[in-house]
Amino acid sequence: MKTLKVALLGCGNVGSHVARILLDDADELAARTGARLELVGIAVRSPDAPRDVQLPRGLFTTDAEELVRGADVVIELMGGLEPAGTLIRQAIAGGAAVVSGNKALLARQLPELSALADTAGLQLSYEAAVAGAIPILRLIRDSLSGDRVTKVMGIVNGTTNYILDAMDSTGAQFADALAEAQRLGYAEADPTADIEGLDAAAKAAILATLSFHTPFDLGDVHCEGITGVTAADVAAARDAGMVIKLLAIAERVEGSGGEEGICVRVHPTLLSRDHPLAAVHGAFNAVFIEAENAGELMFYGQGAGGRPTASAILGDVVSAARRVVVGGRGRTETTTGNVRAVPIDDIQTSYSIGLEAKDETGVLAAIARIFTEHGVSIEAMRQTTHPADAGQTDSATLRFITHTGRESALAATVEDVRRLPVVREITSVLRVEGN
Ligand SMILES: NC(=O)c1ccc[n+]([C@@H]2O[C@H](COP(=O)([O-])OP(=O)(O)OC[C@H]3O[C@@H](n4cnc5c(N)ncnc54)[C@H](O)[C@@H]3O)[C@@H](O)[C@H]2O)c1
Ligand SMILES: N[C@@H](CCO)C(=O)O
Ligand code: NA
Repeated sequence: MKTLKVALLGCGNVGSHVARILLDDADELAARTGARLELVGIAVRSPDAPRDVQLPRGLFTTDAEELVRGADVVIELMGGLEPAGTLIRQAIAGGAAVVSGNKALLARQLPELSALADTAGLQLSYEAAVAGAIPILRLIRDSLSGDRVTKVMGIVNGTTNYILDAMDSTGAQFADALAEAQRLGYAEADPTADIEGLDAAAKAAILATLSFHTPFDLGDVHCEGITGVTAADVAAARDAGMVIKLLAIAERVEGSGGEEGICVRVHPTLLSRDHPLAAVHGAFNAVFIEAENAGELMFYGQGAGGRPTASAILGDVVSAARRVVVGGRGRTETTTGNVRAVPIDDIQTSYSIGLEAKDETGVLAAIARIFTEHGVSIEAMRQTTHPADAGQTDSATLRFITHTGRESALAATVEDVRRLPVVREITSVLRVEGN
């Protein structure tokens, strides 16, 4: 049986499990691949660093470039833009198939790296980069290649779902829930990428690129994270029978000139507790897809963590290695759709607006007038009145849910309501999906 040389770059949360599986399941992987997958080395910063997974010391090296030379398959699990990007280019130049989970890099350089791999006839695979263990990219690229996707909507960041779920179910504090997500290996090396929505935005760009056959990068994604979501927002959502989730959404929309485009966005979103995505707890991910002929599809599974992510990596490794065994070119990406990215201002959505106002005659009328001026229709309104604090008149907490309207009109409504002298503070503005 043929032997293929596999080089692993990085041995952290994911890489350590990939190495363990390559070593422990070598015979089974060989049977499935038709070749033995020999782990020839693991590039790390510190070979002697303590690791949860015990691996032979002799496999470790600090010379990643040397390791890449001569490899048949290179698995990049270092993360970050550099040296990961350069090493992937060197791997392709050296004739290796590449498997990576590095969404931060791919969301910026996917078209260029795909073109390099295509030109060389090599496979570049990155199933682990989006929704961890869920085989979502394979599904979009292969199973839906004869259909037309109209919308993709999902929970694609485990860390933020873990935090929002803990705040909702146990009343946990944001910082404590984040620390636990880091301890469990869900968070990025710098968790800012998770909580500011950038990790989900990178995944949204990759999902949009494959779903709409057009290159989208991070700069095309409207991105809001969860750092502004307060315990009060979570409690108010709960009172209203709703839940807050960080959603990544890419959909076909009509642009301001009437032409079709794609809006890609990530933001905290209010969902009814009856919505299937509301039942996605902990670090789990789920992705909804709407396609013209298939209709609605939904996929659920572990989106983060070393072992689940390693499963997606190994799937890509076996698939790439099989192609090396049977021969033939790597898969070519189709990026021929050529639809443009449209700004979030052009989407149709609905808002939930929370505010504190004076509790006096005419307040509601003044607010309703502004909604009318912008052509925004109110679907529901709820008022809670608080007794006067020392030195303050009575105040009222108001929460409006609008009917669907154009984002630009909804945002302008919020700004004009904010300027009303009777409005003390806009406490939250959240988009609502699926109502
Ligand atoms: N952890 C997850 O749940 C998860 C899920 C999907 C995708 N990913 C992606 O997989 C990749 C790895 O994630 P992780 O959680 O295992 O990260 P990690 O920080 O735990 O591990 C990174 C490893 O790379 C090594 N490394 C980094 N820079 C290096 C350099 N310059 N030279 C040599 N070694 C270097 C580190 O020593 C470490 O062993 C990232 O791109 C991440 O976004 C992670
Ligand atoms: N930090 C990412 C890892 C999986 O890509 C998350 O929390 O989802
Ligand atoms: Na995946």
